[in-house]
Amino acid sequence: MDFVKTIGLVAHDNRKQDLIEWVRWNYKTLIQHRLVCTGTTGRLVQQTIEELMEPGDRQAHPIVQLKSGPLGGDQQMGAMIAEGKIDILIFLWDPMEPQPHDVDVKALLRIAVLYNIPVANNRSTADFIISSPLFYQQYEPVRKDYSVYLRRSIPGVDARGGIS
Ligand SMILES: O=C(CO)COP(=O)(O)O
Repeated sequence: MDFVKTIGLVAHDNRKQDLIEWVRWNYKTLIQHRLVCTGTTGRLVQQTIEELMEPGDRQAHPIVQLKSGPLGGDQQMGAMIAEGKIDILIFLWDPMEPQPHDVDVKALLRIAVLYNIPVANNRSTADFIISSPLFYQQYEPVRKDYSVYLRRSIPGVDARGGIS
């Protein structure tokens, strides 16, 4: 990942206040990076940044707003991670309430681990990530080699990939 990071921001309704406070606290840093958010989170993050903008501040990149989480936004975020388009994920999910799209939440968390991107699920981890020296330099997460998995034998499929 480059000096300018692409940061995914997502929060469930009971955690949106937490995320917005974190954005307020870190807004001078965040406006220098690319932000990709699920729908409602993105709208609130955009409003917060607009409120805080002072003369001379410049938002380097427009915020990308995906669909709302339950309407496919978590899946869009996961797809972007799989495509290498998200460097860091801040996802404040609600540990106290089930969500209608719990399977999508689980899929997003899984794909973030699979691609070994830094993930924060609470504010203190988000604080650690944004204050890490690694945040301010180029960094390439080590990706596991899945070639053995891709070459696995499948019943009914021959070694050259033909269906027998
Ligand atoms: O549901 C979410 C994450 O699972 C967040 O979606 P919104 O940002 O659209 O509220």
